[in-house]
Amino acid sequence: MSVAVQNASHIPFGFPAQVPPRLDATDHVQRCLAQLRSKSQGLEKYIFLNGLKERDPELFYKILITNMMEIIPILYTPTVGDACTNYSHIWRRPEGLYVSIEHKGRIREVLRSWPATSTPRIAVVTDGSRILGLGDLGANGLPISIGKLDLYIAGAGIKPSTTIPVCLDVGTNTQRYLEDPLYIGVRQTRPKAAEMDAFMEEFMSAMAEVFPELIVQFEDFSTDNAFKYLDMFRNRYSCFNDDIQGTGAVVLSGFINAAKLASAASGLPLTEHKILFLGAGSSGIGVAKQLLSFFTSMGMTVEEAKNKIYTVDSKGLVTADREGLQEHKKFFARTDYQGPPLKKLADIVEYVKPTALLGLSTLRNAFTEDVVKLMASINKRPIIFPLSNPVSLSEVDFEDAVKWTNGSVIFASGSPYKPVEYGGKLYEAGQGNNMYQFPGIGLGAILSKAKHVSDAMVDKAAIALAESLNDEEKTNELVYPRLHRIREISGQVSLAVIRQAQAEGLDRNTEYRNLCDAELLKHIKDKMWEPSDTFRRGRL
Ligand SMILES: NC(=O)C1=CN([C@@H]2O[C@H](COP(=O)(O)OP(=O)(O)OC[C@H]3O[C@@H](n4cnc5c(N)ncnc54)[C@H](O)[C@@H]3O)[C@@H](O)[C@H]2O)C=CC1
Ligand SMILES: CC(=O)C(=O)O
Ligand SMILES: [Mg+2]
Repeated sequence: MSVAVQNASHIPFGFPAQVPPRLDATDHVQRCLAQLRSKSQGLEKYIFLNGLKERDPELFYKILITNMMEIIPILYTPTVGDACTNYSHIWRRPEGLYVSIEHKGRIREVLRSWPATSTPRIAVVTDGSRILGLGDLGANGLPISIGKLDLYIAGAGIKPSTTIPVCLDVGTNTQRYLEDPLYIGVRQTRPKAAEMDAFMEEFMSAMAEVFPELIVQFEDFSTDNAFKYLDMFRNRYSCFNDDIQGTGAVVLSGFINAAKLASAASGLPLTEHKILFLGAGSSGIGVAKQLLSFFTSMGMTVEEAKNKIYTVDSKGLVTADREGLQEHKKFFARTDYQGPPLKKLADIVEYVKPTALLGLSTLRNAFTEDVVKLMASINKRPIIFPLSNPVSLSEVDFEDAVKWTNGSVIFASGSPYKPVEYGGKLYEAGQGNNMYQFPGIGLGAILSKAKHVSDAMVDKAAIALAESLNDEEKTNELVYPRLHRIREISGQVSLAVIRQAQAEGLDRNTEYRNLCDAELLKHIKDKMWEPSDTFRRGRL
C-alpha cells in the first residue's frame, strides 16, 4: 500500500501527518467499533461518535448503518437526551445552524451563510423548548435535530449534505442554563408569543426563499407552539410536526398490530377497543387524532370514534366541564362523565376499562403495579405502550410490565428495551418511536416535491408501516418491524406518501405518476444514499 501524506490542519506546527503503512479500511471499522465499545458511559460514546463523524463521515455512516441496534440508542433516544442536557459542556465544534432571536430582521442573511454543498432538502428545526421529556433546554437542543437527521440518513438514505440541523436560539426559561457560565445560547428568557410568532414568520419565509426545495420538520416545540406553528405553516410551506404527526402515525400503526393480537385473544372486534392516554400534550393529542382518523376510515362517525378515546393530564381525566381547559385538550374532553374529578390513574382505568393504555406523560413509573395488574385483569392481552422518552421517563419498564401481566402484555416503548426472559420465554419490546415514520414521510415528500404534507399522506404512512411486518415478525408477535429493516420500511412508507401526494395533486414532481409500484419502489431504493466503502482510501 502506498503511503500518502495528509496535510491535516490540526497537526501542531504545520507538520504533515502520515497514515501508518498497514492501515486497512476493513480493520479500521473494527478498530473504531472497539474504541467505541471500550467506553462505559453513553455520553462518552456519543462524544466519540461525534468526533468520528467529523474526522471521517463516510466511515461514521457506514458504522451506523451496519450497527443500527447498537448505535441508534447513542445518537438518538436515550443518550441524545444526555447529550442535549449537557451540550454546552460537551460542545466541540459547529455542527448545525443556529438562528438566534438576535438575528431578527436578517434571518435570510444567516441562512445564506449555511455552507451548502448540495441543494438542501430536509431541515429538522427545534426551538429547544421541550426536548424529549426533558423540558426547556434552550440552545442545548441542537443534538436532537442532528440525531433525527442521522436517522434520515441511515434510515431513509437521505444524502448527508442535503440535511440541515437547526436550533432556534430564542432564549430559555430554565434558570440553571441562564446561570451556567458555559451556556452557549442567548442568555435571556423566551420571548412573548407575539415576538416569537413574528420570528417564526420571518424564519419560515426566509427558509422557503433561501432553500426552495426544503421540507421542514418541526421537532420538540413546547405544546402550544407545536400546534400553533403546524397550523400556521402547514398549508403555506412543505412542513410537518414530528411529535404530533410522526408520533400519531407510528403509534397508530403499532396500535393496529397490537389490537389484532389482542382481538385474536379476546374475540373483541377492532372497533370495540377503548384507548386511554396518560398525557394530553402535543404527542398525546396527535396520536388521539390519528386514531380518530383511522376509526372514521373504518366507517365510524366522528362522535363514535371520539367516544373510544379518553385523555388524562396532570389533573386527571380530561372532562369538558373543567375550567380553563387548554384549547388542544377540548376536542377529546369527555362530556359523559358525571361525578367528582377522577384523578388517580387506577381509578380512571377502573372507570374506563380500556383495552389500550398509552403513556405520553413524561411521568416515570406512572403505570404502577396496581394499574398494570388492573389492565391485565380487564384484558386477556392488555396493550400497554409507555412512550415517553428518554427511557428514564418511561411510564413502566418492560421487565415489570411482563412480570405484572404474567407475560400477557403487548408492549411498545418510546425508547429501546432489551429482551426480557420470563417463565422460560424470551419477550421482545417494540419501539413505538416516530423514527419509523419521519424518515419515510420526509423521503416521500422530498422525492415527490410535495407542496404540503397532508393528513392523508400521514394516514397512508401509518398504514404502510402497520402492513410492513414480515412473517417472522408476525410469528414473534412484534408490533413494529425489526430496526435493521428500517431502510426497507422507509422505502414502503415513502411509496405510500408519494402515491397519496399524487392522489391529492400535491406532487410537484409528476414524473412518478406513470410508474407502477414495483418500479417506483425500485426508484426510491436506487435514490438512497450509501456511504462509500473506500473510507478515505484515497488517502490511505
Ligand atoms: N415515542 C415517541 O415517538 C414520542 C414520544 N414522545 C414523548 O412523549 C412525552 C410527552 O411529549 P409531549 O406530548 O410533546 O409533551 P407535552 O408537554 O406536550 O405533554 C405532556 C402531557 O403529560 C401530562 N402530564 C404531565 N405530568 C403528568 C402527570 N403527573 N400525570 C398525568 N399527566 C401528566 C401533561 O399534562 C401533558 O398533557 C415526552 O417524554 C416525549 O419524549 C413525544 C413524541 C414522540
Ligand atoms: C421521539 C420524539 O420525537 C420525542 O420524544 O420527542
Ligand atoms: Mg420529538
